[in-house]
Parts: sequence; structure tokens; C-alpha cells
Amino acid sequence: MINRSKPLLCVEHIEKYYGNQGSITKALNQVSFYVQHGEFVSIMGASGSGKTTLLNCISTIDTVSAGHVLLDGKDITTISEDDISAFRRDNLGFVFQDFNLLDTLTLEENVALPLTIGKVPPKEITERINHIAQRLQISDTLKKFPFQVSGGQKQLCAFARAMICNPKLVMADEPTGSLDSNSARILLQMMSELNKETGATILMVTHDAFCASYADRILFLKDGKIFNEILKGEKTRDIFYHEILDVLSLLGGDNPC
Ligand SMILES: Nc1ncnc2c1ncn2[C@@H]1O[C@H](COP(=O)(O)OP(=O)(O)OP(=O)(O)O)[C@@H](O)[C@H]1O
Repeated sequence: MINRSKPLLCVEHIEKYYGNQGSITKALNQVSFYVQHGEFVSIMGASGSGKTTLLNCISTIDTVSAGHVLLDGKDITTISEDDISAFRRDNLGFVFQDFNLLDTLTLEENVALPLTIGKVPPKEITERINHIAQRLQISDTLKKFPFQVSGGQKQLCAFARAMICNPKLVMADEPTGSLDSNSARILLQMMSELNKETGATILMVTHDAFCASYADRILFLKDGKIFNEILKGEKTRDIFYHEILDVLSLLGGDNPC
């Protein structure tokens, strides 16, 4: 049962240090924020500001040095090593810049992977794949291997794989970073539409203002801290995009947007 009275994700005072005494990098410094069920939130910031570290700490790929991360009320910083894989499989979907598809499997087999591992019956796997493939307009590519399709088709397939188990949270790290502008636009449009249609909660890291303008809310990181936050609200995407550019110019640093 979804508890909509509480935020889906609570990030509370997290800190992350790398290195040891003598040479410590404070990658995250007292970062706190909430994400509500069904929100599409983007995290922006210059190179080295801590975006990927933050995503990795939330997704249990990395551990926090201090603080807590709660997903649907469960403190994920206390999950044991033995339980982490099952936790990720049951709760999270991932989209990476470089697709992370298995080259020896067809796109259909790639999308099916989380269901196959979860021992879902074959008939149901086929139905669910056909449904999402139709929605993302990749039905014609399902029998092909990753090397036989475009980057845009690969990323739509990776997005389908991330969504196929209806995860609580979809985490995307620079999902358009390897795509041309047209493929990026198609992917972002699909992410935005599925967010609205299915209520999927999405957390997306990007340094690209155009990409971020598809989100409902943007958190800006600077030197490992939350620097600012803006909401799209009723604004058009174009107005929101220019607002993002304004915040980025205040942020300074290298923002190749
Ligand atoms: N494994 C690591 N060991 C040591 N320092 C690290 C490690 N990973 C990240 N850092 C440091 O932590 C800080 C934040 O890095 P992070 O990769 O999270 O930034 P980012 O905003 O994602 O950057 P980019 O946009 O370039 O990917 C940087 O100073 C980086 O050098």
C-alpha cells in the first residue's frame, strides 16, 4: 500500500567523505531534501559538485559517511550487504548514461531481465514487455541486439528495463549524455509522460539545462551542499529552462549548458 501522506524519499543530513586523514574530500556536506510520490526531480550542479555521489548514496551503490536515507519509511543506510541486491531489484530502477545493456542479449531479453531474475511467469513477462514497448514505441526493435540499434533506441530500452518492475524510484544518471539532441528530446518526453501516466517517481542527475527542464523540480548542488531549489509549477518548459539558466549563472563553475 502506497503511503502518500509521507514523502517517498527522505534524505536527512547526509555526508560523504572520500579518502583518509591527511587528504579528505567532503563530497556531500549536510544534504537534506524530500521527494514526494510521483515527483520528477532533477539534480544539477557543476562537475565535482557531488551529483553522482548523491545518486550513488541514495541507490545503495555507495554508503554514506553520516546521515540517513529513507525510502518509503525504510532506512536504506542500515540495509545489510546480503539484502542490498534484493532491495535494489524490488525498489529501484536505473538508467545510466552508457545504457548498461548486455550486448549478448536482445533488447527484449534486456528489458525482461529484472522479471526473469524475479521468476515472473513467461506469459506475464511477454505481456508486460509488449505493453511498455508499445508505449515507448520500441516494439519493432525488441528482437534486435544492442549493436543493431541507435543510441536513442538503446536508452529507451534501458528506460523500459528500469520501469518494467514498477519500481518505487527510478534513478537516472545523465540519461541523455550519450544521445544526439533529437533522441534526447524523445527520451525526455517519454520519461515525462510515463511519470505523469504511471505516477513513477524519478530522480535524474544532469548538468544539462534542457534535460532538467523536463522535471517538476530542480535541486542545485554546489560544493556538496544544496545551493538552491526551483519548481516548474504552471510555467512553460521554455520559461523554466531560462530560469534554470539563471540559477546556473549564479552557481558559477563549469556549467556546459
Ligand atoms: N571514489 C572517489 N574517491 C575520491 N574522491 C571522489 C570519488 N568519487 C568522487 N570523488 C570526489 O567527490 C567530489 C564529488 O564527485 P561527484 O562525482 O559526485 O561529482 P559530480 O557532480 O557527479 O561530477 P561530474 O558532473 O563531473 O560527474 C569530487 O570532488 C570528486 O573528485
